[in-house]
Amino acid sequence: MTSERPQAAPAAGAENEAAPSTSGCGAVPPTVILVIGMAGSGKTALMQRLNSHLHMRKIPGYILNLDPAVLDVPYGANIDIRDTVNYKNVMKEYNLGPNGGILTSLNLFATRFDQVIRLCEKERNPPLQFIMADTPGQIEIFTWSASGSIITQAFASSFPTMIAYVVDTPRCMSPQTFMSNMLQACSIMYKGQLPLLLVFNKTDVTDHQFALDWMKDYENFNEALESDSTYASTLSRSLSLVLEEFYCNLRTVGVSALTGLGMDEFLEGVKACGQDWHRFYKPELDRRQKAKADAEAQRQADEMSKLSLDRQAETPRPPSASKT
Ligand SMILES: Nc1nc2c(ncn2[C@@H]2O[C@H](COP(=O)(O)OP(=O)(O)OP(=O)(O)O)[C@@H](O)[C@H]2O)c(=O)[nH]1
Repeated sequence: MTSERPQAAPAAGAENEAAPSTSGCGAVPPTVILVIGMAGSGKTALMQRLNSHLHMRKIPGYILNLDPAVLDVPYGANIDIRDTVNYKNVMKEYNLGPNGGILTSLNLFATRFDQVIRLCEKERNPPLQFIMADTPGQIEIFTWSASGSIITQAFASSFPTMIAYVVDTPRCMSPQTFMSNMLQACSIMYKGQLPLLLVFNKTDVTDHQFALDWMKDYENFNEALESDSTYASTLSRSLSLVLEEFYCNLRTVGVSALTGLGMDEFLEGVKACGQDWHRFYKPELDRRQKAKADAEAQRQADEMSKLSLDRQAETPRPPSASKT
């Protein structure tokens, strides 16, 4: 049984007290933020910062930890996968390594995700505005697994849902690392079929303007690659052209999970992605669900007509007039 913890309280050092969370009625559904990013990009730190930022602004939020292997969750998660599945026991029981353990734990949790959705849908006063989910650092375990898809689709069919793809900005100063991150973000957006906000984190160390310039102007990125004549660099140049279309429709924001810089802009970006979900993604989702329901209705009708033909074939015919 998936259990709920009390309303998340900000971790030590957070700015203000918690917003109340008693039962009530909410008309506007909360926006789900799936926080995804490479290991060490600052997902957990961002969740912690968001938690304290929402408490400071008295904005009701709800937090999920979907990383079964994390040792310490510095924010107060309302739902924690570790309360349902013990990752170390899963490793022992199924004789798995660390990644297999995380994947199997997530699979086990996904089978009960309807309970999580019901807890998120519970009416509260004031109503929730945001639901935030922290995902495993091994990015592909969430983005390319069946359980990751089940969880994403469960959210996306119940709430406006978006992906916050967290990037380690200082590490992206290397054009090759930048390109790897952009490809990852692009593939996640197309796989998830959801609006994506590119979150340049750690801007207290490095301002993300250089990355915006690279995205805006191909020549700029080309210049950064000039000193590199390897095959990977030639490939990065070509990919940069291919990604132009992706860049121009992409929402971006620069933040620092450490200092809290850019948090209001982050929430603005999340809201804009929520509107994109209503405008572009929800109609497509409805279309896919209708196509699935129509296909199922057609399958049942075909089965019924096959059954009735079989019955007709089996029904004994009245004896025909006796032959002479
Ligand atoms: N300077 C600076 N450091 C940060 C910021 N955000 C995170 N860090 C540091 O980056 C490191 C990784 O942060 P985490 O939040 O653990 O990153 P993560 O993506 O959750 O890592 P995994 O759980 O391994 O996937 C930690 O040492 C953080 O203190 C930031 O905005 N500025």
